[in-house]
Amino acid sequence: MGIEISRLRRQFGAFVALDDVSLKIGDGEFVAVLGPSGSGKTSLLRILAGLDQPDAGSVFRDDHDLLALDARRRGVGLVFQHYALFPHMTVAQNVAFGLRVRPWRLRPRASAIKASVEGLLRQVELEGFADRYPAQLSGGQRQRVALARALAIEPRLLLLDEPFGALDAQVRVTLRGWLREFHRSLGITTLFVTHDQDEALEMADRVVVMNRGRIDQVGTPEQIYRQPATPFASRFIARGQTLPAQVKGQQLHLFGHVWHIESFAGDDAHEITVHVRPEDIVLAPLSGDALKAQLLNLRHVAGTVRASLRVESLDDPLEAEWSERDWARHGAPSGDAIGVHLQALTVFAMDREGRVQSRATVHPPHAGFPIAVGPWRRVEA
Ligand SMILES: Nc1ncnc2c1ncn2[C@@H]1O[C@H](COP(=O)(O)OP(=O)(O)OP(=O)(O)O)[C@@H](O)[C@H]1O
Repeated sequence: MGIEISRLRRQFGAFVALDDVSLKIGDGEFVAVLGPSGSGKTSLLRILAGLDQPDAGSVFRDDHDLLALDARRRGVGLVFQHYALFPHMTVAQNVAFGLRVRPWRLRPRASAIKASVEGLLRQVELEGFADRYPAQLSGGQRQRVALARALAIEPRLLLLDEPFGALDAQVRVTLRGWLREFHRSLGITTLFVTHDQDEALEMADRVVVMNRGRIDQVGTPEQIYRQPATPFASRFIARGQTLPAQVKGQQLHLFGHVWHIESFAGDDAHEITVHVRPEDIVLAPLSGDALKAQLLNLRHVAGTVRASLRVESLDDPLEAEWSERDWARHGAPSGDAIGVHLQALTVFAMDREGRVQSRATVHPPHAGFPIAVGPWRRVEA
């Protein structure tokens, strides 16, 4: 049971905003839809909310056709980044709105509406704010009122479109934890749209990665981070960076060395892409087996050290990330040459249409780079 989205397509003129999108959402699940601007996230939400209709495809909830229902009868609560509160209404009036506009037969009594609003304001921790107007609230408080307003109709599905998008970084982080706890206690099926990787990975049970109207990958935050299914997912989620590698048969050519890769189906590939993540570029003594890099730009950010590295034969610098502890142990002043090892690489083989045919995450058999030519241990495919 839950929501089953099948083969949704939405086109605006010649532009395809949603292309064959299929997704199952379990009851009570918290799913984040993550993708860059224009990837189709809002288009998907609008269709689920009943604000738009797809050109093709279906959405079923517990075997009922959701698309056949009028927006007001879908039991959907909406919170948008710019879904402003009614400025001329108090907080209590805003929260009560969804109940007050119900047809009279379905409308609760005034006393029940009052009790419900009080309960909701308690839940979103805004007791005592009932008589204020939106202009008298902070951005974070306004979004909590918007959430209370969405919850007032007791939705079966909560759709949140960048709800914290307009808030400053610190408030965002606080509200993330708060919303997660809130979801845990209420268990409402929730779809949360964001273009912020941290937000999606930190909050969601599962993450849907969208790219140009298509779903590239669906998985737990850990799965998507560890095993990105496409070069896009790797770049967007795991900050994967392209290395100038080539694969011929079972041999991978990288930085002037030739490596053997086992069981990688890249023979017929139109294109091979090899990625490395910043944290897989580890510091090493500047000796024979390390890759030599020039330190261009060093930043200390919240307990981590980030650096741009100039590596011979690469046009763009590589971004690396270490802990302060590792940096203190191995560090060198900016401008110096340092040694690094590449601990893990993800190799993608693509066909002519850009579809991934084969993927492997490979680790050199020991930390050293480059190592003696030999088989790399393939840990997953
Ligand atoms: N009514 C419309 N008419 C024409 N094009 C549209 C319409 N609505 C959306 N689009 C286009 O469809 C694409 C997807 O838009 P959508 O709003 O779903 O993206 P998004 O992933 O939510 O982006 P953002 O993070 O910027 O909100 C965009 O290129 C957008 O310009």
